[in-house]
Amino acid sequence: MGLLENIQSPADLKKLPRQELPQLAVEIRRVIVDVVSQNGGHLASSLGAVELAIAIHYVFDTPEDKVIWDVGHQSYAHKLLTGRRQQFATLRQHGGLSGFTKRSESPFDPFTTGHSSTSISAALGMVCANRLQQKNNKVVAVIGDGSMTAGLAYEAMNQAGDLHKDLIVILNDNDMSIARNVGALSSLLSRTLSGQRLQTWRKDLGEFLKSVPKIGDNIYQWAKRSEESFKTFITPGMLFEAFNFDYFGPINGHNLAHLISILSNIKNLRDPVLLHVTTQKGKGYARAEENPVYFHGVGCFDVTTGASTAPSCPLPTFTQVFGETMVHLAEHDDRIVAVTAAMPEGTGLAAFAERFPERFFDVGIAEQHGVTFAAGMAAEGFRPVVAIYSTFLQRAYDQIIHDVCIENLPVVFAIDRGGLVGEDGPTHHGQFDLSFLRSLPNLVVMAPKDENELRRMLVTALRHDGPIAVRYPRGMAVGVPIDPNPAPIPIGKAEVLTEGDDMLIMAIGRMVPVAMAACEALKPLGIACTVVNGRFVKPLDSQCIVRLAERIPHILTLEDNALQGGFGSAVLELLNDHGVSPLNVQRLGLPDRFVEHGSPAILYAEYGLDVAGVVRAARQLMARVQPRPPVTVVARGN
Ligand SMILES: Cc1ncc(C[n+]2csc(CCOP(=O)(O)OP(=O)(O)O)c2C)c(N)n1
Ligand SMILES: CC(=O)[C@@H](O)[C@H](O)COP(=O)(O)O
Ligand SMILES: [Mg+2]
Repeated sequence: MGLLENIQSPADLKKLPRQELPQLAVEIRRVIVDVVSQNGGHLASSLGAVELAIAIHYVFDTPEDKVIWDVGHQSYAHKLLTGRRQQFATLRQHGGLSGFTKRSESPFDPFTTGHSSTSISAALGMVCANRLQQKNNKVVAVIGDGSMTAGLAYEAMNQAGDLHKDLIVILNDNDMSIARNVGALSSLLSRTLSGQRLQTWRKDLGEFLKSVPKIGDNIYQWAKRSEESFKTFITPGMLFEAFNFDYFGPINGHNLAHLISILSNIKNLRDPVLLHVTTQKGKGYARAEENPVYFHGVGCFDVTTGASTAPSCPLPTFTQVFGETMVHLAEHDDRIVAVTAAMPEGTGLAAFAERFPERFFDVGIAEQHGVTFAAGMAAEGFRPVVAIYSTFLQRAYDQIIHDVCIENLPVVFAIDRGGLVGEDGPTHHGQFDLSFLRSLPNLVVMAPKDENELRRMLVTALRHDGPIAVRYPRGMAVGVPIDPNPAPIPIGKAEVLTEGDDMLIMAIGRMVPVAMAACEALKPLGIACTVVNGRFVKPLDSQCIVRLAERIPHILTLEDNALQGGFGSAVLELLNDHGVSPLNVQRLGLPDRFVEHGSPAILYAEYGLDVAGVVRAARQLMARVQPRPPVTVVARGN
C-alpha cells in the first residue's frame, strides 16, 4: 500500500517521518500525471509545486492556517493532501473537482482562484481580519514568478509592508509564465545565481583586500559601506526588502528537508516575509520538463509518449485563424502591432512574434497596462491589436473606457475565448464581454459566425478609425472556405441568411450556425424561419432588425453571453425604442448565474443553447404567443 492512500488530511501527512516524504512526492506526481492524462489540466505547474504543497501542509496547521495558491492551477498536490484524493479522478469534469481552488469545494481552499496575482491581496485581507478577531493563525500566499508580474501583487506588497503584518509570501520561481516569463523583474529573479557567485567572489575579494597593508584596508572599509547597494543591485532581495518584507532564499523548492526547516523557522516570525523558492515546471515527468509550455494546460495525452490522445482536430481553431490573419495583414501594413498579456501561444500570436519581433509586445500578466500601452501606441499613429481572453479583459475595463474609448483611439480588441470555455469553469468563461462592452460610447463590438468572417472583421477593424472589438470563441472554427483577400464589412450591417415568415431568429457569433441548424430542424415541423447573423452587437443594424421584426410575429435572439445587457437585450431595446408592439421576443443566452465547469457540449446543452434547445424554445414560443395583429409603429427615439 502506498503512502498517499493513507492520507485523508494533513493530520495524516504530519504522522509520516520526514524521510518518507520524497516517496510521497513520487506517488503524488504519479496520480497527477495519470489523471491529467485522462482529463486534461494544468500539469506542468502542478508537478512543479508538489514538494511545496507537502512542506506547507507538513509545517502549517491548515485549515486554521490559510494557504492561498495564486491562480490555483498548481494546486493539484494540495487537493490530494486535503481530503480530495478519492474525487481526484473527476478533476475538471462536469460535477467533479474544480481545476482551481474553490471555497465551496473544501475548507482547505480559503479563497477561490483562477485569475492570477490575487493571492497576496487576499492573504493580507485575511491576516487583517484574523487579527481583528484575535486569531493568531498564519496566512501564506504562494505566487508564481509569472503572476508576480502583475501590478495587483505590488499593490498588496505595498500595503503589507506598511501594515507590517506577519504575512508569508512564497514566491515559486520557475522562470516561466505560460511561455517564458518576461520583463525586468524576471531578469532580476534569474540574476540570483550570478548573485550567489558574486557573494562568494565578494568574500574572497574582502579577505584579499584586508591582507593588503594600509590601502587595502581603506578600500575594504569603503566596499563594506557600499555593500548593501552593491549586494542588492545584483540580487532580488532588494526589491522585496524595499517593501519591508524580510527576504529569504532562493532555496531549492524540490528539497523537502530545506523547505520544511526554513518554513518551520519562518512560521515563527512576526514580520512580512517573502521566501523565494526555485522550482522546475513539469518536475518529475520528463515530457513536461522538456516542454513546459505544451504541458502548462494540456488535453488528454499518452503518458509514455506524451503525445495527444484527444480526437484529432480536422479544422483550424478561431485562434489559429486569427494568428495567421494577423501575420498576413501585418505584411502589408507596418502600423500593425500586436499586444499580449503573457499569452502568446494561447492567443495565437506566437507566429506573429516570430515574424515581427519588433512589432510584438508581451507585457506580462498585466492586462490593464497592456490596454493603456496599446492606447499610447495608437495615439502615436500605430494600429495596435490587443489580443486578450474575454475573462482576463475584465481586468482592464477602466483602461478600455478611460484610455481608449474616451479618446476614440483606434485600438483593436481581439477577444478570444468569448462564451463558455469549458473545463476551466466560472473564473474563465467569457460570459460577460458583450454586456460590459456594449454600453461604451465610440466602441464597435463584433462577433463572427465563422473563421472567414473573423478575417473580414479583422480587416474591418484595422480600417476603422476608432476603438473596435472582435469577439470569438475557444476551439474549432466552422470549416468554411477561406477567402485569401477578405473584404471589410460595412460597420453595423447584419446579414440575412435565410428567409421564412413564422419565426425570426437573430443570432450572434458562434450561435449563428446553431440558429441555422435549428432553422433546418424546424422546417419539417412547419415552422419557417428567417435567420439573421447580427454580426454587430454595437451598432445594431436597426433598419434590418426593425423591418423584419415588424413583419415576423415571433422572435428569438441567441447568444453565448449573459442575457443581462447582451445582444438580445440590445435587440429588445431597439424594438421598444422603435415602438414595435407587441414584442413577442424570447431571449436565449446565459442566465444570471456563474456557469460551472464541464465540457462545452454539456454546458451549452444544459443552458438550452444547442440545436435541440433552440428548437424547443422556438416551439414553446410558437405555442405560447398568438401571432400579433398588424403592427402599429410609433417612432420613439432612434
Ligand atoms: C489575470 C490573468 N491573466 C492571465 C492568466 C492566464 N495564466 C494562467 S497561469 C499563467 C502563468 C502563470 O505563471 P506563474 O505564476 O509563474 O505560474 P507557473 O505556471 O509558472 O507555475 C497565466 C498567464 C490568468 N490566469 N489570469
Ligand atoms: C490557468 C489559466 O488561466 C490558463 O492556463 C488557462 O487555463 C488557459 O486556457 P486555454 O486552455 O483556453 O488557453
Ligand atoms: Mg512561473
